[in-house]
Amino acid sequence: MLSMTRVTIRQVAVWVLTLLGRVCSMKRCSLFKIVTILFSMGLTWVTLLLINASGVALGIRSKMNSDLMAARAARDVGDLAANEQPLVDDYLVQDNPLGFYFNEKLHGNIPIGAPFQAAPKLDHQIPLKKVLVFVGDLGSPQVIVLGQFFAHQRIEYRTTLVTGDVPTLVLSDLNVPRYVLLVFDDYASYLRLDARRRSLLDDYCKKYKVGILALTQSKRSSETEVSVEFKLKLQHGLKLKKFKLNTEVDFWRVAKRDMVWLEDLPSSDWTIFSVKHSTYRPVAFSTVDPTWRGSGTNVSKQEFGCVVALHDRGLLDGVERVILGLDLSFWLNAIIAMDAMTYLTNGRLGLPLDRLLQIDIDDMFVGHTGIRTHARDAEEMVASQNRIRHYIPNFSYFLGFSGGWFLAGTPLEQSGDRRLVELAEHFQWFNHMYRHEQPHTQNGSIFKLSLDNNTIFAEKHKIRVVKDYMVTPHHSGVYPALEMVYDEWIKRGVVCSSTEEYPSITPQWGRRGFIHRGIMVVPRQTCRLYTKTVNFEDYPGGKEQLDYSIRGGFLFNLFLSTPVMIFMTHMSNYANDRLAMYAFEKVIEFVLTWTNLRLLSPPPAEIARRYFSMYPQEINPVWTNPCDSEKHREIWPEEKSCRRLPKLIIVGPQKTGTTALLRFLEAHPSLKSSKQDPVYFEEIQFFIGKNYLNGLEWYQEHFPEPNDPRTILFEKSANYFDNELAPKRIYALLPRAKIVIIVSEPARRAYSWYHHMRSHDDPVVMNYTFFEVVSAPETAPRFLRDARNRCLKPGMYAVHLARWLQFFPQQQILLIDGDQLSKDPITVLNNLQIFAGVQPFIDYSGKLEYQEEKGFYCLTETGCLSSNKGRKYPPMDVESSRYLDKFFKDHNTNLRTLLSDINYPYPLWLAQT
Ligand SMILES: Nc1ncnc2c1ncn2[C@@H]1O[C@H](COP(=O)(O)OS(=O)(=O)O)[C@@H](OP(=O)(O)O)[C@H]1O
Repeated sequence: MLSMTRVTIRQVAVWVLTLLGRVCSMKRCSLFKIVTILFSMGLTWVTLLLINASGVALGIRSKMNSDLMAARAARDVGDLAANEQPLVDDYLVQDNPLGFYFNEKLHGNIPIGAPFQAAPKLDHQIPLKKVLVFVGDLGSPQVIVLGQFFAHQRIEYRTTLVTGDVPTLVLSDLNVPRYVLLVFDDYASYLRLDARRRSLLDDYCKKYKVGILALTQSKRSSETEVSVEFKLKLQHGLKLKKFKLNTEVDFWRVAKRDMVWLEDLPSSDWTIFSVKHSTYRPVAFSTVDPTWRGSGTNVSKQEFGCVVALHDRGLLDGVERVILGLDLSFWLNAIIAMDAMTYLTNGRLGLPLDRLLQIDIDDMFVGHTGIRTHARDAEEMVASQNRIRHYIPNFSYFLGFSGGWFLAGTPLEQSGDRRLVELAEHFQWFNHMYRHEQPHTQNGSIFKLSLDNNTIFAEKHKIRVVKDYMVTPHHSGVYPALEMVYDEWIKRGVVCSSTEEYPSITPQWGRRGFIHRGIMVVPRQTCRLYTKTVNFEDYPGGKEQLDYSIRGGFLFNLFLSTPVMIFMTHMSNYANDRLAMYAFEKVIEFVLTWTNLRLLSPPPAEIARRYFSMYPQEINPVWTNPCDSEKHREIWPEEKSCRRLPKLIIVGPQKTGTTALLRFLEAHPSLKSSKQDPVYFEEIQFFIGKNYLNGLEWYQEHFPEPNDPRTILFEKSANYFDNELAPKRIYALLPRAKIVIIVSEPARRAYSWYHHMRSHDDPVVMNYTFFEVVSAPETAPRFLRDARNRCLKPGMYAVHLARWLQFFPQQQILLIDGDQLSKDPITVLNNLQIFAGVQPFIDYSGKLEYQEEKGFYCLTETGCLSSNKGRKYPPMDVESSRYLDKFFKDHNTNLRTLLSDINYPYPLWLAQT
């Protein structure tokens, strides 16, 4: 058993030591705490055995993307920080990549392609991206289309200006390529690259077997472009009809290779290619529209005589390229692009062919008299389902019912309700709320009663309800997550749900899933049919637009690019003109006619499990602020407000005077710190580790309700500073928070940490001298290297500060000189008040006085900090001091560079080193 688990006794011993050490280093180490830790480790150990033995962790460790691991390894200095997370947390704390989809930030409304905030220059802070997209203009609609295309498929990408510097392509230390594909939004811009940049890119492509996918844009002054070097002619600005694929091309996967599209093609901006070399082979053909009087009509009109997509096999220069004669707005091009991407990356993007489909019909029986289903509609739903089963054998509509509205409509609609219930066994049913109540307007017992009533209704009408899937009206309580909903769902055996609200409803392509307290929440899609969209004329643009959506437009593209689709529709969409039945039947037929995609309809829990095994990086939620979104505020309980959230966070690092700063700020009448936590004392440590998984309500409960508009809530958790996830998570929840960082001379900080650990009898530092800890080589035992890392890593200030600057604008970050905080706290506190806009301003000279005996400033009213802050210990030995001077030299230089770059004054100790 033990060998199966891959966890050795030695690892466990190290782990025990590490955990004890870590907790002691966090806060006071009490006997009670040690007992608690040993007990919880016992539990964790059992969990670990289970996880390892059964593969419950969705095979996540084994699936963990090797690129990501390599990137992580590369961005840490040697082994430093390699052991940041306890083993069992491995899969829980993986970086959530939402930021990548939202253009480096977590904000859904920043358009893709918009330049992200001036990023610091430190290479190892930039996460691995998979596709590098060269664009002419970051704000062009073309870039949006490309961005959506990648975002839907969870392909990490980075956009960069084709005219700018070529970004770093290879992770320096490990020789790991960052990108598996280069994309150009306009092939002409690639042809026009200067020799230096072109050879840089071509060399990269050749060395790492990376291909190029290029689109074309025809809105240019010259209609014909000739590349002598590539023996290639491009003719732009054409209108085409008909489209067919080259059956001889061997990379067709999504596309049906023998497809022939006989209709007109949209756009008059097509490009066609003429080639004079065997290195090329056509990918798709078309015919120039003879009626076209536009710019390029002097080309052959011959049936399928024009090449509209080209594969350059790289015989000339070793670089493989696929070039499309337009952008991705034409759905056939999008299919070709998908197949080309798989081909050009040797499948490294891992795009699946399966599409998992569930169609929910929310609000069965709910209100809306006049637009509800009649008996004939109910029968037609069964017929529609049967027609879909022809393509997807297990398919059923999923009906979310609110029994409290049964028979609420007109007599005809009442007969519809009765017929639905008679036909109940044909469908799948899931619990909504009895009277369609929104949980955020209820208390726990009413919420429970509503679910009970719905269950009683179902039993009475012999409706079999799936137990493991539930959705609430308006997604209330699912996201933003209300613990009351999760509490009740867990009790009832719900294991999955779906929402369109995470992290926000728009953009649709940005919706993601998360797991909260074991409940898997999968993103939902809308097919643009809502409660009031009941007749064709209600659809924006009418039936013509709906048909366009099905035949290659919005709806088709969703199927093309979204491997897991849970659609939201409503009862009224199946009555009246029965738009939903029409739309789904047609789109399914269209998809299966033109693609090799496989449509499947497994049960909801299976869909959810497959979703998270496909996207394990989404397992952990990234909590956002309900009050930052109008939609979320509507489904967030009034009394919870968002006032109980901090506006100021002291993020550390440890041993720089964070406690002194906390205590001094608490002496201000307008500044209220978080409440004491029984485990973490004055630190909540929410944004790192497991506390984060307790959810937003848990965090809010740690703050007092502010009673004065001038009150500023704040918290300090000194371990945030050097944690990789903290800046992103804090930014997601508190994008306007003021961040306070204290930097003191890093060797002094390290020495203070060592003595702090000794005072807590940490078993590692008790057995090793300071020098032995800081200079532990890579060959040293793991526990010693861990101690070394925890001692030194927070002092690599530039690395961490750069990460904070990736998220927070500089004006929101205050850097305090730790030495100044010790020697002249009054000035520091006065400055901090101005920085945080504290009202009223209080001159701290009346609140603090220097205590000779302590050797530090203390509060006049309550006295000095406890004896474990400002300890007396012998001066650092010369050997360690020399060693650390050398060790931190480059880090301090990096800090100087970073601070100069952002025009920030150096702390005195830095200026003097
Ligand atoms: N006014 C005042 N009183 C006491 N101590 C002061 C004060 N100002 C700064 N310091 C320095 O704070 C160091 C402890 O840092 P932290 O509070 O950040 O430590 S911890 O991370 O919370 O454990 C502590 O480190 P040691 O001297 O090693 O104990 C002090 O140097």
